[in-house]
Amino acid sequence: MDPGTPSPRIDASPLSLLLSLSPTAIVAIAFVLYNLGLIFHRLFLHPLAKFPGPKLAAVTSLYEAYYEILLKGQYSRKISQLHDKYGPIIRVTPNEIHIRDSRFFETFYTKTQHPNKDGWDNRFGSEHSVLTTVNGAFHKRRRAALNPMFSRRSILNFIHILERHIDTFATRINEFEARKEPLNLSHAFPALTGDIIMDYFFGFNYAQLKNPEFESFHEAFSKIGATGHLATQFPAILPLMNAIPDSITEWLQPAAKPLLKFKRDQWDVVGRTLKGENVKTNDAKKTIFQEILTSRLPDEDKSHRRLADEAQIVVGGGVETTAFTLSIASFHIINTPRIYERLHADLVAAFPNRAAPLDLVKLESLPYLKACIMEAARMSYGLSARNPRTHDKPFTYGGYVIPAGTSVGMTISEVSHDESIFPDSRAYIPERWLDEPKTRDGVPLDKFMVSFGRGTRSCLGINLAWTELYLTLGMMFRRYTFELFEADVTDVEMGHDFFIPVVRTDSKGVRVFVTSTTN
Ligand code: HEM
Repeated sequence: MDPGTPSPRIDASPLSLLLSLSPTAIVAIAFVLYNLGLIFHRLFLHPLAKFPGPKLAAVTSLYEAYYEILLKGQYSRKISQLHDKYGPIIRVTPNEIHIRDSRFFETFYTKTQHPNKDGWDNRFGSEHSVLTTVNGAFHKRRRAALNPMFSRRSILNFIHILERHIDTFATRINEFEARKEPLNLSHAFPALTGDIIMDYFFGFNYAQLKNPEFESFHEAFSKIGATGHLATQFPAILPLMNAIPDSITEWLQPAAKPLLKFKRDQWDVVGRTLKGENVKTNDAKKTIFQEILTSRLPDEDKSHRRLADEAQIVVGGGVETTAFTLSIASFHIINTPRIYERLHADLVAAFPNRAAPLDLVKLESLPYLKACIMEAARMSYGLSARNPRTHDKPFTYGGYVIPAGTSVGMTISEVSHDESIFPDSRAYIPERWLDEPKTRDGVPLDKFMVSFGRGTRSCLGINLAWTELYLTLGMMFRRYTFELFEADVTDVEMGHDFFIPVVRTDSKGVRVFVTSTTN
């Protein structure tokens, strides 16, 4: 080059550099910068930045996704370990706090406030049911409409139908005894609770208890429970799945069949009822469905969509929870001769005639039966998921001010396994509930029986659940002896948190041989 010629000027300004890049490279750089900014914000500037917990959980919800989706419902277990490490209050996702403190449970799930509940709408793909309603005020009015139907009096009006189902169950037990075949209780219980809840909600049932294999919603609930974790991370997934024709979903996941049939049926039943048709075939005075329709709820809360969602979630809530509690109680009572003998002796004393109908009030007066149920309920948790609330004002816990609008959760199983309250908490010990027991520091033990939740959103079905538990266990342990067949404790312990606790996926269920008692 001629030394006199000035060298070409290289314009190295950032803008010109950027303009020289391909569009793909620009998008990639923008993506990286955005995420670096997000990470920086979540770690240092976010209102939850100062809360303890693993940095990865603070930075991305993929941390949660790893435990929930890839490891199949293991985040609640991991959260417990994180509490061991970081203390009672931790940040478990970028925007969520978790507290482990049994003594704070009742204060947190208060009876006087109606906080929002974020997240379950995405998990279930619906915010229309009472369980998944986000807004606290909407929830209050929807729950008020259902309340009368779940009262003790309503359950007593319905008890003759319940007793008929228990009789059908006894007939099925006799069949298995006559054939000397093992009866699968883990299959029979959801069929029983499924028939009951269908009668209670709609006024008819699918006779699942009479089905030779106890075909019920159980398999579907256990197999597709994991979908909720996917939907939590990717909320678009459920609307997408709903758009797929049922025939394809059934081909991909045959276990979903009964649930899809139920969804179609109840959509149809809701539609027919809205048109004024009578779908009720049983002799119940009223169904939950009629209760909602005649309530003072605004019309938008009586839409086809909302009612269908309500039905689906109430049925979901009523089937697996009670059935799992029944499985836990049955397994441990059968597996522990001391418990069986004591319970059976109490039942014989109360009902000397083996074939006589079992009176609910008398069953309720038996302290040991009640203790057996309390212990099973404690170990069944109702829900294994963390249960979030969002307050519109800041509140203080353990020296931390939790900003308004933060989703904060606690988990029932953490209370059930608090060793300072329930020593040897993995063991089934009904005796711990006898004689008005207290904790070491003098608090009544039943304050810590939180399996039905607490506060304004606690279980609506508690009266129905207790009645089912009394009648079913009373009948079984008054009239029969059982022998476990190839079952062990892992058939009734949570293997996966799929919102509800689900046992290890290769469990064959609690199977038993049955013999009628002679006394
Ligand atoms: C052993 C049996 C049961 C257990 C342990 C149980 C547990 C629970 C728990 C922990 C909640 C609280 C959710 C929250 O705090 O957000 C709940 C809510 C609910 N449960 Fe149950 N449940 C049982 C049986 C039933 C039955 C038989 C029904 C009946 C149909 C039912 C219907 C409901 C409904 C509708 C809700 C939502 C209440 C609301 O959001 O206001 N449950 N249940």
